[in-house]
Amino acid sequence: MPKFIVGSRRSQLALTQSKQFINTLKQAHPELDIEIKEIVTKGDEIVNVQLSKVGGKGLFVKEIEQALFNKEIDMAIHSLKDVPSELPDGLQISCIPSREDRRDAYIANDHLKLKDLAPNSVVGTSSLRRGAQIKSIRPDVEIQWIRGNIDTRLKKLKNGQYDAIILAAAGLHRMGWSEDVITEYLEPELMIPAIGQGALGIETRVGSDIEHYLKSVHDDETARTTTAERIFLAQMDGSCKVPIGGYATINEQDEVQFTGLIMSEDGQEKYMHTATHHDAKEAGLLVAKALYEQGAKEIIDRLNEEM
Ligand SMILES: NCc1[nH]cc(CCC(=O)O)c1CC(=O)O
Repeated sequence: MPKFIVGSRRSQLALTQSKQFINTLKQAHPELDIEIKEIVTKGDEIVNVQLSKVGGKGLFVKEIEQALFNKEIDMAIHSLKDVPSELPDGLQISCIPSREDRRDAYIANDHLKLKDLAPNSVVGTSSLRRGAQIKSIRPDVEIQWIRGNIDTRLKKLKNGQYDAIILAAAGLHRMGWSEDVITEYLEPELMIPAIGQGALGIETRVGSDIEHYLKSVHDDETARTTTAERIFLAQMDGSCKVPIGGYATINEQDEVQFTGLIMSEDGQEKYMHTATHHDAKEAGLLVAKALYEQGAKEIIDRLNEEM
């Protein structure tokens, strides 16, 4: 029996999505023997500081990539949005399975809609992207950072530390939370999701035997849309200090339609552009170019200097 070891972060969400992915892979290849090895990353250890202030790329992946290099594991299952746009030599994303819901989910006490929140209400998020977009929709509410796993965040909401929080719908769905916990799904017209949100990325050593088995669970549409999103991220920044989002879909002509967004932290300045191209990379590059021409680089430089 071919045997492979999978590396996963130890968080509930990471382990749950790793197990779900392995089940899918085993449906296609029942002959596989797969074991999970839990790996603690720097991002898991730092729980009391705002991640955007820690800086550095790949806080949730570095230790896992080291385990790939050391051959302690054969593949790593990541949330694609935690994976830096550029990978170290010798490693690659060899499979992108089909994407879960990529929208952000807004959850409020008493199910108060975003437009109905009282002024000065406290919205919890540790994402600069979510914070900036909320401030541009509701400049009168306060953003406070929040950390912890999904259950912890929901508990902090329930006990009144926050009036509302925002989480990735994908995480809630994967963890089996019912729809009724969500007050509103924030459509991309209102809130551009994170690059790669809702998608997984399976990272392997280049040339690994596992690649052959991963082909059956690869999803071309998700691969194309996340390619546009990640090229855009690579062009613009990727430092985690800039509110950045991106949203690609495949249109009826089988082209990639991509919208990229850069904002100032206070939500006052906004650079957004949409481009369409049959080649996913081109779609991402076109938007990056347009945002540079609009002047988005100024925000990026300013935010990177500040910290
Ligand atoms: N930043 C942490 C992270 N990485 C992936 C997800 C959710 C699942 C996904 O986007 O695939 C989350 C939690 C969240 O943003 O609420």
